[in-house]
Amino acid sequence: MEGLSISPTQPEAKRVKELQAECKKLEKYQEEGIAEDALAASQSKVPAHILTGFLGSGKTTLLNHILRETHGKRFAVIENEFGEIGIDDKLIARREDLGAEQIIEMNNGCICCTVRGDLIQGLRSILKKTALDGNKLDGVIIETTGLADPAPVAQTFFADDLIQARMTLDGIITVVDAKHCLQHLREEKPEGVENEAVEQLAFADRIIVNKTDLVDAAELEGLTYEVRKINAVAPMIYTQNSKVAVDEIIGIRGFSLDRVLESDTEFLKDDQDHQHDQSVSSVGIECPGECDQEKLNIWIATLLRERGVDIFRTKGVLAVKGCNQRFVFQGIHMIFGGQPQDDWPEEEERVNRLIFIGRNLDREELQRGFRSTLVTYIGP
Ligand SMILES: Nc1nc2c(ncn2[C@@H]2O[C@H](COP(=O)(O)OP(=O)(O)OP(=O)(O)O)[C@@H](O)[C@H]2O)c(=O)[nH]1
Repeated sequence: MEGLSISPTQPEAKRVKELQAECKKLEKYQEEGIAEDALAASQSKVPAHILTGFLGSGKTTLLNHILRETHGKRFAVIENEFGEIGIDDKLIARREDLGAEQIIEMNNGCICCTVRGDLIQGLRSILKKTALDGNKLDGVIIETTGLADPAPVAQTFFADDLIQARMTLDGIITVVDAKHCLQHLREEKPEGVENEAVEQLAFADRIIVNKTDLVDAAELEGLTYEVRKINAVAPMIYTQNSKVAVDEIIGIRGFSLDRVLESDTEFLKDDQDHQHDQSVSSVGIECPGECDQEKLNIWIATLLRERGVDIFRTKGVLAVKGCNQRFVFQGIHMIFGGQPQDDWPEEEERVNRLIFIGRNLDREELQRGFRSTLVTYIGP
């Protein structure tokens, strides 16, 4: 009788290695506080959706649209805002009014670079919380800043063991402001600095051309032509107020690592040098008191008429005299408007929060100008 071989066959050895690796992973997750049975219950990967697009293009509008249209689904949201003061958390639909399950705000930098570690921690904590509370999460939506390069954000899903094991990047959805997109695509950037608007389009799995109400057919055609030069494959959807059928952007399995690697062989390298355009900065104003609506209108209209080329984005939540609601102000270059939103909570002090993002911003001038609209100025 032939002697029995005790060495495993090649496929067996491979399987043993896989099982060992899986055991190691489980041990690691256990160390991190994730119970094994809870992990087993959440075997299917959580889809992640990256919403990107230049400042003011309509990302938050899209996020709110998704949250409202998919009422009943459980989404966690990671919100990353550029600027000294966060405003968007006040503008996102909260759970009680059909909104998100968990909202994590990251306002100390851009998740594509300075707070990328926070993004990883944020995703990990969402996974842990979901595994521990035993409820299925339908997805994670990440809204990037308008100045983000989406590539490093996407790379996060391949750079961390736990995230890679438990999440899948469903797609990068890029929102385009039909009125202002071309001017940002054409901007000359300093040496070594990427044009974010171009990158956001290049990496898109879906392109939402929003604000079609602000342009005519010829402008739209010209824009489509330019967009197609940067990204020839992603389906383009034309919208107003980011109203898109949600199944065209969620659950699309649009992200293909192979396709990205074909055009960007460095994509998975962790040491990629990423630089923001340092000439673009933000000025935040935060001060108590109430504004006079007429003075506010005159000041902002004059400011944006004269400086709106350089002031890319303005947004604020303001306390207007005689108005019990928070007054939400939005500006994109020279187009601006405002309206009362929800009531100021009684226990909350009425503090005006306003943010400007753009080039050559004069902090003193902006602060002085805003203070001149206050009925009574309380503060420094
Ligand atoms: N005219 C017009 N305005 C729109 C449309 N979609 C959104 N807006 C407005 O544009 C402004 C900016 O929209 P947001 O959704 O906040 O844009 P965003 O991309 O999240 O902005 P940032 O986070 O600052 O980059 C808001 O006042 C919206 O109401 C549209 O289709 N047409």
